[in-house]
Amino acid sequence: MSSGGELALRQEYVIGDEIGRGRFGTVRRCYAVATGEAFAVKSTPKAPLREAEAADALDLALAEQEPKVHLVASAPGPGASPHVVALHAAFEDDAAVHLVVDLCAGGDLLSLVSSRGRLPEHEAADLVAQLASALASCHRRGVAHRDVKPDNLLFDGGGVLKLGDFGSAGWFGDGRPMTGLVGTPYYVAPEVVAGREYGEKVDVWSAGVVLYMMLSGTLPFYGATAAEVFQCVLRGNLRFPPRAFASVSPEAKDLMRRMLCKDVSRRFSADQVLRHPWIVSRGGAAVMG
Ligand SMILES: Nc1ncnc2c1ncn2[C@@H]1O[C@H](COP(=O)(O)OP(=O)(O)OP(=O)(O)O)[C@@H](O)[C@H]1O
Repeated sequence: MSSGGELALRQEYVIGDEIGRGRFGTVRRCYAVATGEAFAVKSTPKAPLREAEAADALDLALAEQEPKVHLVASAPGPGASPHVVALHAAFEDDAAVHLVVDLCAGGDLLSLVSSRGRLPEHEAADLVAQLASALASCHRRGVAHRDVKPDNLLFDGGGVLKLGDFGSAGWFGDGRPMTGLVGTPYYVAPEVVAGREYGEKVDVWSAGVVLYMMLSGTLPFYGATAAEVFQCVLRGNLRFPPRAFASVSPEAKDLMRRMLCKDVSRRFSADQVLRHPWIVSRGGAAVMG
């Protein structure tokens, strides 16, 4: 990572329009001075994180480790996935962290499902295959994303899905479990809510919620407040109401049951998701020609 923050960033990149804003930072379009190639730069100022209450000490720690985790998750080489947003450069000083990443000009999955209501099975299966490829690659490298949700699933200009935002990611491996309530209520796995130690399969649970949401336009674990959502997640009672699921195939439901399985030892890994018949046949698309 380069030191020198914004100044060093501006020596190598021309900064363009703001694309969006997150909880802590802004995302802007940028162009490499050397090649003219377009990227996105996510800038997170550290001051608000430092000034915040002790509860946000975790946020500062996560923001500071984001570049390293993201670099490992997206590095080229054996087992790399084209479905992880690549980190091209990082600049950091006392004031801020700037991450130069793949530009995803095609919007995010949340906007796609919001505008279409629900997706046909072949499309949902294709998107879950891309997401599982990203997760399998991260998990092989000892990185759990911990905040898989439709807002963090972006599309590049060619419609390829990319997993972005490693701002909540954590290391696991060597028998080292993770702890801490990290993630987003509707998508978070029950073992995280329960306050137990957990592993990388929390991402598969969240991907299962994403799949349920793509096929039905509804959420499997819902409540009016975060506390109610957590209760619902802890019960982990998975239902497929006929109104939303009448036309969804048994194979798709089978995969959701295996991803949204409370028993972590029986829950599928990302690699197992990739081998499930519904994914292999891309929701039956291959069978139907
Ligand atoms: N690589 C990218 N290319 C294009 N747009 C992006 C890229 N990364 C993020 N965005 C957009 O910028 C906005 C902010 O993203 P960002 O990841 O900072 O925050 P967030 O996920 O909304 O919230 P959080 O603060 O919880 O991480 C979102 O609208 C997102 O779609």
